[in-house]
Amino acid sequence: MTAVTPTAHETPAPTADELTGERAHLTTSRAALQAMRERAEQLFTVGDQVAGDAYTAEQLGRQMAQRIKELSDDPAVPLFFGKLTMAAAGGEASPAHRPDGSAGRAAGEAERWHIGRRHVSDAVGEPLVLDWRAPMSRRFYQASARDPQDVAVRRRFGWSPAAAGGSTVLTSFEDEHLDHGQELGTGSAILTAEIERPRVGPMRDIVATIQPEQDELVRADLEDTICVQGAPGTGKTAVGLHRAAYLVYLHRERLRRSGVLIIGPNRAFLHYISAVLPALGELEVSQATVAELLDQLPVRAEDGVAAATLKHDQRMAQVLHRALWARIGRPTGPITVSDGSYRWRVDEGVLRRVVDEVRREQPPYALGRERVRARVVGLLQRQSEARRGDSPPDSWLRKMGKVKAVAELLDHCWPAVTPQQLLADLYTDAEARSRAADGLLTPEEQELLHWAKPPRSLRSAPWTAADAVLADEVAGLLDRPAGFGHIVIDEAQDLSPMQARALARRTGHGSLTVLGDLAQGTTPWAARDWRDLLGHLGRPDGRIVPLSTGFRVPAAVVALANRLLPALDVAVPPARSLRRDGSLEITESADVVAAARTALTREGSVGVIAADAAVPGVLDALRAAGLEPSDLDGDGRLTVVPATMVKGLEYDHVIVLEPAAIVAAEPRGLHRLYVALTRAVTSLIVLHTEPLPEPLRA
Ligand SMILES: Nc1ncnc2c1ncn2[C@@H]1O[C@H](COP(=O)(O)OP(=O)(O)OP(=O)(O)O)[C@@H](O)[C@H]1O
Repeated sequence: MTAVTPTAHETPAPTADELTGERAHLTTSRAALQAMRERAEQLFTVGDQVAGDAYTAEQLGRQMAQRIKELSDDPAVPLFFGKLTMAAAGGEASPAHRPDGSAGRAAGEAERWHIGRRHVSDAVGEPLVLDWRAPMSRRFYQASARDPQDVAVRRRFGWSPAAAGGSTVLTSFEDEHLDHGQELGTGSAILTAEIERPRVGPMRDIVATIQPEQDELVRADLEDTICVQGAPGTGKTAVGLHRAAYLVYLHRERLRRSGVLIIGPNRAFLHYISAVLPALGELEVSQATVAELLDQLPVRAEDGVAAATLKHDQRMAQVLHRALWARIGRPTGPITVSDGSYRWRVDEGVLRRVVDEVRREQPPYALGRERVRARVVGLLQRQSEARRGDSPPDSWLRKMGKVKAVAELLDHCWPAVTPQQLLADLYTDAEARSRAADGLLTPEEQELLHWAKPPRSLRSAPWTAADAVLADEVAGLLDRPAGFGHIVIDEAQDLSPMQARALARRTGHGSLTVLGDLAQGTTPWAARDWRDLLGHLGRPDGRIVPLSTGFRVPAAVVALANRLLPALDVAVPPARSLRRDGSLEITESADVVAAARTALTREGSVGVIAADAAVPGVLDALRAAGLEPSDLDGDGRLTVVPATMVKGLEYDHVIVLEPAAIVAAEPRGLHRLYVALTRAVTSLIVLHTEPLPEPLRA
């Protein structure tokens, strides 16, 4: 049993009694949480019996089941991690508290608040643990000696890691007497221990140790779009996930309706972060890659770099817009319609005015078609009313909307089209292409879009990933997609303008959290300027905020990676690490087996990062040596990761194989190497037999 005490000031030392009191509070809180869960379960049973119709019963059932899940107590996760003792009204805070540690207090006694991952209250509704997102909890993260915000003492709790299936034990605490000018900041032993804790398994939440500059971003208003530029390991992903949890807590009903979406670079990354929000009690946030979101067509081919780069270029938005609206034709004569009793006629000039008018209104294309239909039927309706003296029934209106003459008029003037059809026409019909691209794309660029062989069907066409982005743009011109209340975009520097537009379309009136690092941009269209990307995302005025303190990569490793920065051609400040520990080794050797063996003798995860083409060989070598590397979705201790998949991930011990091969594999290979070198939490071993890339030679 240890109680960690800051030494800088004369402050009362924590006593064993205090630790006992805190443990008692833990026991009380656990029991209260259990009671809350039992109450929810009872309501669930009762709700089942009283819900009126099947729909209400299902809705209610879903919400109750969700609530019960939210109230589950994982003994491996500390129920609280901090405590605020407020300055007593009109006097000093008293370090003593009731033996049961409860928040209730006698007159003149200071208020005390335990802060945890979720709210826990006793049978009469008195809070025993405050949710970290509650307004009061903000002070836990923001109070400082300079601005104590009425906090006398901030206490952080230390917990022993839980053994498999066991529970974590409250072992220590660390106090900062803000009222005595004492503040530990990043010198906190508990913070340091948390940051240095080995990383086996998926990403963890950071609620216990969110730093003030991160907290500002986590608690930004729902209306605020923020763009976080941060070096590797500065906590961008963590900030994004915690902001999602915070916003859902504060605007639950609103965001339940519109939804919150997290966008990540690939499935392996989404798997890696998938446990964070559930650990924070949030189970209803969707996670997807951009490709998963844009699923208008079956991808079955790959573009060359030049074609892909062109298709991701923002000019394509105009090309597609033109191609679509060029399909609109002018009426070439009157229409005559019979309803069985009478014949009605609408003149060409009137039809032209209808089409021109709708066109000027610029509705989504599909809506425009329906608008023309409705207005033509309206003209017929007025004639019918004039002749019959009363309104025709709805069935008559529906029938008139579908009669041959009206359908033919629409097919000529405002033809229906699918995204696939529009793209296929653009790719096969040189004339249509040049009409749409004239003045926007050079003849050579237009040729890049050409399909040498017309496909037999739209389904079997050689669609590429970039075509899926373009098809989504067309779908967005046809109809507006439903918007999310908030979207968190991780690794946003890699988005193309066209992908950004696809996300902007799904933002509706909602806001964005844009996270990234220009130095880690590896796509041919990677952003070089956040303001430009924010423009494509439809939020040109989004606030750009830097994060500068690194929590992952040890200082020696950061120093190595920073040597690449001047060659990366982006204006970002060099990373600064909080971590003085850790090691870096650069060895002329190709013996990955020996390096992996040594790394496995240490605590934590081991990641071997190699150029994609080298991965099968590395896997074979490790398996032949009796080691058991797992694939990216596995949670084993040793993982072999292709360099193109490692973005956003981290391992305690990283072995980077042959940097020159990683650089040579792609046009932005140096950026990729920068990503690979910044994945290590504790140690980085660089193995090479070829000369190191120029900036690393020293
Ligand atoms: N305040 C914090 N307390 C403890 N750990 C933290 C804190 N902030 C970040 N970390 C840890 O640092 C590591 C890096 O965080 P994260 O992955 O969010 O960084 P990132 O900026 O997204 O990195 P990258 O650019 O490499 O993707 C994670 O293990 C995260 O849990």
